[in-house]
Amino acid sequence: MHPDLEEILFTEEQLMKAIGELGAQLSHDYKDKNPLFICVLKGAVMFMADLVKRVDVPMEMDFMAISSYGASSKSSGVVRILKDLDRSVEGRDLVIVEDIVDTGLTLAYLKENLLHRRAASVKVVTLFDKPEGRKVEIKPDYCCFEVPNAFIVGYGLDYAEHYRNLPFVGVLKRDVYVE
Ligand SMILES: O=P(O)(O)OC[C@H]1O[C@H](OP(=O)(O)OP(=O)(O)O)[C@H](O)[C@@H]1O
Ligand SMILES: Nc1nc2[nH]cnc2c(=O)[nH]1
Repeated sequence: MHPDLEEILFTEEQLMKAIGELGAQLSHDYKDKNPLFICVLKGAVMFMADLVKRVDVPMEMDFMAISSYGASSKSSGVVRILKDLDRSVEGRDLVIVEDIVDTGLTLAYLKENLLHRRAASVKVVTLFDKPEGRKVEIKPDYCCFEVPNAFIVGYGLDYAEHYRNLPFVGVLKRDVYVE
């Protein structure tokens, strides 16, 4: 285990099992729809890569990078698009792929933004949901794991850009970060 971690919450095996089940569910739900999977960089990059390999219906991928202002571990809700999608989403069935929903502010902004572009449908897939952190009422359509109100890192999730490369997910020790 990494010395900066309090505990490991999910091993690589647990993550892969849940992602496999989600891939099967999405393959069923999006049969004949040619969905566009939108990865929200950077945190969701590992999840996106493993998930799409387990989706066995025709689909496409695109990527968005957004940042909420503020350098701390808390989302501010003021969102800025750093990299936009390559193509129009008008009439498309969209699947937003997120690593974590906490306050819900990022997702609320993103959903609204994509619906404005006249997508046919917008659903949200998240690896982790932290319902206790919610500031706006928003519920992911698909979620692998609910997590407690602690700061987690690994498998794409960072603190100050570190720990994204860990193949498992754990709780960061309180003395390692500032809120
Ligand atoms: O529900 P919220 O409180 O808005 O938080 C969730 C967002 O925070 C994280 O992104 P972050 O801004 O840390 O960027 P990153 O994905 O590049 O790490 C995460 O990837 C979500 O997009
Ligand atoms: N890395 C990381 N980013 C987050 N963004 C919102 N909550 C979290 C969390 O627990 N960990």
